[in-house]
Amino acid sequence: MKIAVVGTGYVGLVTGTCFADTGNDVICVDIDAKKVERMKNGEVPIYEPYLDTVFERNIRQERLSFTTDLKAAVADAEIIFLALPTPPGEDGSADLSYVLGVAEELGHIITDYKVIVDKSTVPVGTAELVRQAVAKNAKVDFDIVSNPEFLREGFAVEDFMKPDRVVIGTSSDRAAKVMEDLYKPFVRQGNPLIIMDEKSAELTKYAANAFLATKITFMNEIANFCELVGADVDMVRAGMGTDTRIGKRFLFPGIGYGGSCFPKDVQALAKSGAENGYRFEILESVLDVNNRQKLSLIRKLKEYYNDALSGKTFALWGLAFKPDTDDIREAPALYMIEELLKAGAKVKAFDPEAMENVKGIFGDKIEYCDNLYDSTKDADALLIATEWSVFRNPNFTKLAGSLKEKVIFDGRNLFETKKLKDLGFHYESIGREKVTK
Ligand SMILES: NC(=O)c1ccc[n+]([C@@H]2O[C@H](COP(=O)([O-])OP(=O)(O)OC[C@H]3O[C@@H](n4cnc5c(N)ncnc54)[C@H](O)[C@@H]3O)[C@@H](O)[C@H]2O)c1
Ligand SMILES: O=c1ccn([C@@H]2O[C@H](COP(=O)(O)OP(=O)(O)O[C@H]3O[C@H](CO)[C@@H](O)[C@H](O)[C@H]3O)[C@@H](O)[C@H]2O)c(=O)[nH]1
Repeated sequence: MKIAVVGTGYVGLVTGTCFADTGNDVICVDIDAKKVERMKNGEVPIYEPYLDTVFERNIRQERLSFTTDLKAAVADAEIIFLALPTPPGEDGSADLSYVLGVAEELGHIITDYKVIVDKSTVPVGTAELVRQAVAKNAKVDFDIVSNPEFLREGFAVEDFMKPDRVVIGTSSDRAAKVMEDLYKPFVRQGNPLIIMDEKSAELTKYAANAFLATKITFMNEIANFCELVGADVDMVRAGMGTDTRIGKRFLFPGIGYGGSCFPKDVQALAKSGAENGYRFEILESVLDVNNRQKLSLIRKLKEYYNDALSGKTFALWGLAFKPDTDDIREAPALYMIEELLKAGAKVKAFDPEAMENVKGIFGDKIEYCDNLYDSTKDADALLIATEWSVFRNPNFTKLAGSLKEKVIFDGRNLFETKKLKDLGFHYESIGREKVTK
């Protein structure tokens, strides 16, 4: 099949590359000329495990190409994917200007039947708005499909290649057949391709993300309560997660969920509810609790130092919102840095992939270190914000030797409390015993 993908971010680039890898001819379009130039030169512009191998293979075999020219890209395409940003507007609702802007352009330039697929996360009713935007100028037939994407950053290629399910929202049998053919190689392991109406497909995406964000937030509250009553959240998690109705995944407490999806999608669903006369009280609480949780480690730090953070230096391990990505959108670490700087502290940061992106925000207000122990050298304490594998088994002797004092505040529960007690550290984590020296 011939496919055009508009928008080559985390979703568009992975979508285009993976469709090329199942034999389709894919052309990816982006308005960012520099990014397109880099991709034409064989460079993957984001960090996503395994993407480079699949990307390189499909460029070499001439199934994957890049352009800034939307008209040329869609000319031969049977299917056009929209993988455009839907960032939060000022009031928290999803900003549809990118999606509707391109839809309007498509109306002007399509010259034969196209299946136009919305892969961006959009509120209920957007498929109809996209249909109207294309129809304004289109002189040919087209169908609109809502095909929300469920990939996680850090596992994007794996999630795309082996999805738990594929959701297709369309009222057109013709478009449904095209989408079924396209996705056949991806659902061959028996995972379902579920066809439904456009609105249900759009809401499925928000419902899934809001549910997962709620699950995490619930565990963060249980963790906070564990700290008050002396229970251990890791034990509670293990005890709960073995109930198959609850499940083991997404029960890890921490310093709040971040990323480009959960924060904006929970907000957008709450807003969409309000616009339709429904108050999502549960989501309002999730938003409040998560905002507080992002600074839980800083509150512990302030308590330990009696609010006197001014003039202190803190090492910070992890800047990305989660491991295995360079994405820092809504990363808890950014909120922590802001608080530390506000309190007059210095920050020495290390992250395996995300430091360049953070430089774009904080510039030289913080120090960027080449490795784990450069960041802890002469720091008063270590803070951990992301669970990169490389942080899990550090050389504790080296760590103790480089820090001014053996103090760790861990937002991701990376270490066993008993081990840190035996090593003589002051160690605070989330929902577990506070280890004091
Ligand atoms: N990031 C994820 O893990 C993820 C997962 C599932 C769904 N989603 C959803 O997918 C959508 C895209 O997210 P993303 O993270 O890939 O975004 P992104 O910001 O990484 O990428 C968007 C791309 O679109 C390009 N673009 C903007 N306007 C354009 C235009 N007019 N023409 C062509 N290209 C244009 C940008 O230059 C950028 O390269 C969002 O709705 C998001 O909520 C994201
Ligand atoms: O048990 C957990 C699991 C996750 N998180 C946090 O939750 C956030 C999101 O993590 P994750 O879901 O792994 O990453 P994303 O790449 O943001 O993926 C989510 O958002 C995407 C965009 O919509 C969806 O496609 C995915 O299905 C959905 O998992 C991160 O800050 C994690 O640290 C926790 O705190 N505890």
